[in-house]
Amino acid sequence: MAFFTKLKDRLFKSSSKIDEGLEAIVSDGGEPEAEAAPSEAAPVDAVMDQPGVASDVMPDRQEDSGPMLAAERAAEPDPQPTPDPVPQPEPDRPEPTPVPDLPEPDQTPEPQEPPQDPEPTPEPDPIPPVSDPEPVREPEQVPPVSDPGLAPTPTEMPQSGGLRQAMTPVAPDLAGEASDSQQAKPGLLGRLMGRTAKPTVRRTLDDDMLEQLEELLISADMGVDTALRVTANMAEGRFGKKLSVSEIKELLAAEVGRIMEPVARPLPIYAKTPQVVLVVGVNGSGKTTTIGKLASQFRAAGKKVVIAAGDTFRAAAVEQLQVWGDRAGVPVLTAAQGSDPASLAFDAMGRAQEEGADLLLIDTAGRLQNRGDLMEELAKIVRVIRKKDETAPHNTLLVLDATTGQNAVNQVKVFQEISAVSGLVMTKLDGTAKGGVLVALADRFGLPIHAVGVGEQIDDLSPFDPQEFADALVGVDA
Ligand SMILES: Nc1nc2c(ncn2[C@@H]2O[C@H](COP(=O)(O)OP(=O)(O)OP(=O)(O)O)[C@@H](O)[C@H]2O)c(=O)[nH]1
Repeated sequence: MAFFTKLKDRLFKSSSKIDEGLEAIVSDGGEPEAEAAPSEAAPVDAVMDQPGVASDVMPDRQEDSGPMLAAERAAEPDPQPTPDPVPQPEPDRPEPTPVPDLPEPDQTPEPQEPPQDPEPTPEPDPIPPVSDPEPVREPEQVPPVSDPGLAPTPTEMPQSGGLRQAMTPVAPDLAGEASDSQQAKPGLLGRLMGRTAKPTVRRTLDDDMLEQLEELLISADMGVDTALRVTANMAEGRFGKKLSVSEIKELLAAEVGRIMEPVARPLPIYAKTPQVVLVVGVNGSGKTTTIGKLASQFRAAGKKVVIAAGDTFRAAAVEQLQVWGDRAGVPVLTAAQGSDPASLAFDAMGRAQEEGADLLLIDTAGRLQNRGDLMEELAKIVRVIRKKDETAPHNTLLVLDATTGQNAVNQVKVFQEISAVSGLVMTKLDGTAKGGVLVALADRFGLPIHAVGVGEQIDDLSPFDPQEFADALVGVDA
């Protein structure tokens, strides 16, 4: 299954939250409008051109928000002063496979009236639920993602069953309708063939609606500042206009994609070897798993990798890393529990140099409870590896668990204080992950997101595709 199909599938809980929220917001105060076309969604641009809708009625709060914010963002200092990683050649990045034509909720025809309703009253149809040396070739970082176990089962496609259920009992009505020329309601066949106008619920974008949208995005973990910025940009030029759920989704996905686009950057690979990658993050965030996945992918791409199990504090962490090293076919250097991780890092650096390794991945402890100790430990690791290569570490990857929601924001702040974080890996973007926090992180820190973890298997790590992520988060059909 293509990665982002998987992500979309796994972000379902998160996106359905936004889906449901938008549906409720638009229903609350929205009105059904008959449309000539059977499809619900009008292009967003069309909304802008609706006659009789003033485009200059934005309240003060909306003025200049978009351009100004964009300029502010552009003026923000680069979070990674040195070295500027050389972007990887794009051709080596695997193209995300298009989402297959699964019956998406919004694409499935609406059920018709149940048969129990002998009175074909003219009610409207139900509202649809809606600085370094030259770069070297980038390795094949992502092996094909193929986990048949993750494929949606037919039971995950309730809309199909719903359609069948709706159509079967509707049949007896056919005779009734044909014989009743008094019916104001259009005939069944006409409705089935989509010739009849289907009401689309639209709501006028006003302060109340904006506030509800802000609250929805905050509840989806985007954080207050980002939620306000996103809704302000969405509303720019559209205040007072009527919007449907589909139109709002498109606007939201576009805005999220715009924020995420600059941070979607693969891990830079340098010509100078060994490239030292220091991996930091709180316990349980997924450091060990991510190191195993990275090692496996780099090795599969023909790179020679060495791992240093630098979390000497926990024996279990070392054992776990050895298991991942075995899976990836990569040597793991360990030291006795409680020994100095800097000493291990120094030895590992020596071995990586002697063996001509391309990459040295160094695991570290994540005990944030004692920030001073951790800061000193990380500083010492950096000091000693610089005795062998003064440009090391070349990357400091912060691994964040996306399920921690807004807590991830605090973790970035703390780790930026105690180490020179150069990029992020977001793990656990599956299950109950609240992907909205990625938007907050990108908006606030601008750190590159090098990869995302979407499962516990060795292949469940992929490059970050901003627009596909935005669509998956918001629930826009591919
Ligand atoms: N669902 C899911 N689980 C993940 C992902 N990445 C890691 N995990 C799980 O998260 C748990 C913690 O992962 P670890 O790799 O041990 O985290 P750590 O940061 O090394 O934690 P310590 O070893 O305690 O320092 C494990 O059960 C992993 O299987 C992911 O992308 N998705």
